[in-house]
Amino acid sequence: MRYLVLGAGALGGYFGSMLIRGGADVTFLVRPARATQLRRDGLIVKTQDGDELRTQVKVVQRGQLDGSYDVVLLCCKAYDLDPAMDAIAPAMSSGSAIVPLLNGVRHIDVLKEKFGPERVLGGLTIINAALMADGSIQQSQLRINLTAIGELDGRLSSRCTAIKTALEAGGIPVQISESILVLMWEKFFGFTCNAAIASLTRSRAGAIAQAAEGASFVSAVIDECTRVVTALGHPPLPAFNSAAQISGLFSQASSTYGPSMLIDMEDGRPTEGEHTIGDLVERAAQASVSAPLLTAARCNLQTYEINRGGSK
Ligand SMILES: NC(=O)C1=CN([C@@H]2O[C@H](COP(=O)(O)OP(=O)(O)OC[C@H]3O[C@@H](n4cnc5c(N)ncnc54)[C@H](OP(=O)(O)O)[C@@H]3O)[C@@H](O)[C@H]2O)C=CC1
Ligand SMILES: CC(C)(CO)C(=O)C(=O)O
Repeated sequence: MRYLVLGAGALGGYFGSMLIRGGADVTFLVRPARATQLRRDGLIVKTQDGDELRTQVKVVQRGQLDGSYDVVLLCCKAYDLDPAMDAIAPAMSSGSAIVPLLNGVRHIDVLKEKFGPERVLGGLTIINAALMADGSIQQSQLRINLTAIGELDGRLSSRCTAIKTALEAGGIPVQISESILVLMWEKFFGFTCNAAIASLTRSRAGAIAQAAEGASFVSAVIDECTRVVTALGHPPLPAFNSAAQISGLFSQASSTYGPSMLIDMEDGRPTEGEHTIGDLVERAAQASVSAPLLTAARCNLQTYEINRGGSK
């Protein structure tokens, strides 16, 4: 199978590198600066086990695609989704499958509309990696490594099995889920809680744990998000115990944990606020469910974008 990875950032670089390690045929579709860097330095991935992989990779830029690909791993941030879809369009044949690994859920409808539902799989991952200033990809020590893919209609398919086999050959364990959208909503719930807590306080977990009102604020955000997703028909699954895990994350005084939304703000980058918290606020409004804390978090992210000038 031919794999095209859109974006050689944290997620694309990590997944692409592991696919290559497992023997897959992988090409990266990247923008000019990243293409230059990859051709010069190779793709460098530092894993949480202390391994450093340096791989010479095949790189193409928009407009240079050499035909269609069987699988497109979509690994851009949500605010880059529209140009990313335009860039991968020439790679799509009737048999191509897109595996999006973005946080949130809104992109699934956008991709189905653009490419047709039969070409879109569901997907999620928790690997916690970051693209460093020198172009290398560093996986953090947060050892919650979980990746799941699945057909949106829940059927078991040979293409999901083939993708799982290819990723596992490179060392990424993959679950094939018959209810991938349920899992995506579970992750969306956790992501939104973490992002709202950390972005409203502009703080890492340790400072929130030390604040006198920290625990009650964390609990209020979790309660509101639980109420909203439940009203929308996607209640948190008891088996995941997400609420307790989120409380635990923000209860350790020495923790340096911060979700990607906070780290993007600390670094002055754009955020995925509208795609995630904004999306949940809009869905809550459509269902007439009140969401004051999420609305405050959304407003906070919107003013952050205004203050940073709105450029990338
Ligand atoms: N990092 C993580 O551990 C996890 C991330 N996620 C989600 O995965 C998604 C990707 O995150 P992450 O990998 O961290 O983000 P990064 O910013 O590290 O990487 C995104 C990459 O996409 C590239 N890109 C964007 N648009 C295009 C385009 N049109 N053509 C080519 N390349 C493009 C960017 O290129 P350029 O360098 O040119 O800007 C960038 O390198 C997000 O939705 C995130 O929330 C989910 C789970 C875990
Ligand atoms: C690690 C996790 C699940 C929650 O923080 C995440 O996806 C993120 O921060 O982007």
